[in-house]
Amino acid sequence: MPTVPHLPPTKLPLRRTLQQQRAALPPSEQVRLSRQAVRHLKTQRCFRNARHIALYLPVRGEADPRKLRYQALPRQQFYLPVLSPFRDSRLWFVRWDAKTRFRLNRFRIPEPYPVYRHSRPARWLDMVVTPLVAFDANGTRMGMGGGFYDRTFAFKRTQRQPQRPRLCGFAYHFQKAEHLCRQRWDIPLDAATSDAGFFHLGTGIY
Ligand SMILES: Nc1nc2c(c(=O)[nH]1)N(C=O)[C@@H](CNc1ccc(C(=O)N[C@@H](CCC(=O)O)C(=O)O)cc1)CN2
Ligand SMILES: Nc1ncnc2c1ncn2[C@@H]1O[C@H](COP(=O)(O)OP(=O)(O)OP(=O)(O)O)[C@@H](O)[C@H]1O
Repeated sequence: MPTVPHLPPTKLPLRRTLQQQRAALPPSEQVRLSRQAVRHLKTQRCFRNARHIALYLPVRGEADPRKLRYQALPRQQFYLPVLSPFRDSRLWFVRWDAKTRFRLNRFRIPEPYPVYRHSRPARWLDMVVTPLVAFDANGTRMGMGGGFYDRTFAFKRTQRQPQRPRLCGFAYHFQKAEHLCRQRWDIPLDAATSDAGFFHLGTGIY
């Protein structure tokens, strides 16, 4: 499928178009393309070296990173985002293992019960595999429009290299845009994985 050729004048049409395109993918294509993206990411050194890794549970046709957990290395631990109960549009990250119990959040996305002793501060994760609607080669990320990932990882702005956690977008390759306008609150991705491969973005050192 072709990449997005031009950025429309505002973010909204591009967000809606790509969300619709994503949701319209036949389930067999979602599975096939997601499996390819998983294959590209799991062989990367930055992924194999990561111990504490956040994934997400896909909704409405999002690329599916769940197989990364089922094919994990023995020392790797996985986490899922949970909307902060303080309604401050930030994410908490809660351990995801065989015992995790789920509930639906206000966006109807399943999330683990926020058990405090199973949660890990965002800055102590090694890698965060992020959902996205569009991304570009500079690492600019467009999400669902809640600003959750940008607020949660705003601390990365003041870090020196090497940065932790690595933010790695996970998507279908048709979600790669030519150029997205970066807004002042946007926290760039360090990398992205799609069915077409793994891409180092920005200036991250791997
Ligand atoms: N699978 C998944 N989990 C995720 C995210 C995500 O993008 N995908 N998030 C990424 O941040 C967070 C949740 N953020 C979200 C923000 C907006 C909408 C959403 O559906 N927005 C509606 C309109 C919102 C409304 O109902 O008022 C829309 O886009 O139509 C969903 C999730 C945490 N978990
Ligand atoms: N660090 C921040 N502090 C305050 N407001 C922020 C911050 N980051 C983002 N926002 C606000 O969040 C809103 C949504 O931002 P944006 O459209 O970039 O979200 P998104 O990255 O697409 O969403 P998500 O991360 O939830 O998938 C913007 O109106 C922005 O003002």
